[in-house]
Amino acid sequence: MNSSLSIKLLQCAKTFGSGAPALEPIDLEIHPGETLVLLGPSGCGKTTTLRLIAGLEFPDAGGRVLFGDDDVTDLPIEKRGVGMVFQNYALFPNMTVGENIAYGMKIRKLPAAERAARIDALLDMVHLQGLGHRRIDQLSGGQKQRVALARALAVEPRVLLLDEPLTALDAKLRETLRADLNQLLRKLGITAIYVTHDQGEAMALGDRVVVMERGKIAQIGTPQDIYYRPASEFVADFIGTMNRVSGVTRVGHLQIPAGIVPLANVKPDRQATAMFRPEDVEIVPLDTAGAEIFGDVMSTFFMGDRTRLLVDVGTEMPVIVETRRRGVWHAGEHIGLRVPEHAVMQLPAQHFSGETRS
Ligand SMILES: Nc1ncnc2c1ncn2[C@@H]1O[C@H](COP(=O)(O)OP(=O)(O)OP(=O)(O)O)[C@@H](O)[C@H]1O
Repeated sequence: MNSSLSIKLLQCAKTFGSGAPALEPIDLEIHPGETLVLLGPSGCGKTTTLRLIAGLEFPDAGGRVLFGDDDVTDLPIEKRGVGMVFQNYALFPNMTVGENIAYGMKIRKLPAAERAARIDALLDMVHLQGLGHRRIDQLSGGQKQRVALARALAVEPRVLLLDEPLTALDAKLRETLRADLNQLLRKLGITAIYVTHDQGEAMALGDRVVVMERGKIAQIGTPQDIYYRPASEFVADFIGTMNRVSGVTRVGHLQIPAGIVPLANVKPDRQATAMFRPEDVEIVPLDTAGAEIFGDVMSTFFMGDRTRLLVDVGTEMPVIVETRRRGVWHAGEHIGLRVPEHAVMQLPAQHFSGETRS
């Protein structure tokens, strides 16, 4: 595989027709060999960003796209050396698996022997050994996506672009393919950009994740950064489930109607909101000193590997608790909770609407 490439978008905006810009001017650097995931709700500009990198769209005047030191802003897709994988496979249905994979190599006039050798290696790589002669319509969805991946890699692209490649597959298959893809991307060390609206996929595959919101970058960071240190309410809400409880600050904690939540470095006697993840809330016996919040179970959902509880703690919204303990809890039961200090977040004040005042 080619040595890895860095990609830069400099002040890249995109406006379609006379409407509002689909993408505000963004700066984005993708490091050589990393998998960067573009994540966000429908219409936030993920695909547009990917298409700007591919050369399927061109930025508004002033925007520039760099591949390494090369300015590729005006180059069309076929001159950029990119491989693409789409949600709907985009395979040639009347050709065999092998012919599909060979297509780009044929256009590049690679000798037949080399093509055949490379097809075999690629089929191995995507775990489709021996299926080179199958017709596309004789394949499952997962197998089709493996062919699409092999076809994209066949021409040894400098960068791999993937647009929701797993979205059309059922949950189980998606997980298998996600694991294989993860392994493959690490092994190849190719620079890859991956678009998805699925946060689980983003977390699992991305070295870094870009969360997008209405044509802008809301946050860039490692999956851990995004999950544990969301930069805004939007990011906190989009990734996973977040509890919010409001109350009055005391030294070292937040006083809420049914107890306290640890909150370091706050000035006392102010209204504030603390946030924490459901899986960080501990259920503790009522009769020990450990309980810091007291609440009434409103409902429980057994989810197999964990149980989710909605607990009324006297705040506007119930607290959501997720536990892997094997207990059984009942609606109406009075329970004790505790949130460890390290799990409690406060958003940076400038991003925070409403609750925090100084
Ligand atoms: N060719 C086009 N002409 C006009 N508007 C477009 C075009 N392509 C995208 N848009 C608009 O630009 C905005 C961003 O679209 P984009 O496809 O990048 O979003 P997305 O985040 O990939 O969404 P999705 O997950 O639904 O694919 C949307 O409002 C969309 O309607």
